[in-house]
Amino acid sequence: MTGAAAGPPALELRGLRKSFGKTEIIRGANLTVARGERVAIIGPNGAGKSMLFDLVSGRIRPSGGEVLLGGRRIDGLRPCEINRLGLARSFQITNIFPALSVFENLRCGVLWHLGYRYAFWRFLSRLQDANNRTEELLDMLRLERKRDVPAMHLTYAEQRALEIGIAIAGGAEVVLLDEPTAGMGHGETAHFVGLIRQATEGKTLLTVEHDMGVVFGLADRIAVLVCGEVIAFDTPEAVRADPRVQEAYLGAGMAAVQAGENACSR
Ligand SMILES: Nc1ncnc2c1ncn2[C@@H]1O[C@H](COP(=O)(O)OP(=O)(O)OP(=O)(O)O)[C@@H](O)[C@H]1O
Repeated sequence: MTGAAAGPPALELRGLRKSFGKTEIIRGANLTVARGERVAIIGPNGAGKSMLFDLVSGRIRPSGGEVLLGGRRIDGLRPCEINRLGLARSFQITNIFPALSVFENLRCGVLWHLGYRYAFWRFLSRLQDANNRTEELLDMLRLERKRDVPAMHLTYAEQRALEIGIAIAGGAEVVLLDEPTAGMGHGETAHFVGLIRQATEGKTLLTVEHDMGVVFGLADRIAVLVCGEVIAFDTPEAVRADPRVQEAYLGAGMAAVQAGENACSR
């Protein structure tokens, strides 16, 4: 990670809120992520981690507060607008076209982001650029040998790699990955963490993750979300030692979750 890079932070949440009726899910979340930083968001079940990604990526509109991407307000924009401004989110498999080859899937991602959907003459003249970028992605994702295989015939881990490739195909600077290693075996997970590191080199990465091995292997800093608030944001070592975090996981909150109660209702 680059540390204190010049310019505005890659991503900033300022007092972000989301309510459904009287139920407040995100309760004034603050977070400042530096350029090139890798951040893992952890927290008990139901803390609002996925909701936070929904708010940042524009899938759900915030009820209050601000989201800034590279210093620019993006809250209230549509997901495709946010995407064009440089934020990509991977949606566990759903972006993949099963019958298309790995190469074609990635090239769709590249072309979409290059904006060649409607300008056919421009499309033809720049197709070679897109092909070159797609070959680079195949290499980076270690999927060269699966180049012409329909996506539906990939293993689960390969599909997840392809999904990340589609997300980063347009060269987004900020990448959100929601539980990237969910459903993988131990060996696959270790391999996949290396792949994520390589594929997102130089980018700003936010992951929601339950696997603490992945969190500690990947993150420069960890944000701990409890009941819609960021209660700690620090290095893995500092977070591990933070009594508030231990309480959130092991204390009354977690006990309530395990008992099937909503630990966040007030
Ligand atoms: N559309 C919605 N309307 C109302 N409540 C919602 C909606 N979506 C999610 N919630 C609630 O918001 C809370 C946070 O959900 P979210 O999925 O973000 O938690 P999470 O931290 O990602 O949990 P997990 O670790 O279990 O995936 C939950 O109590 C959930 O029931």
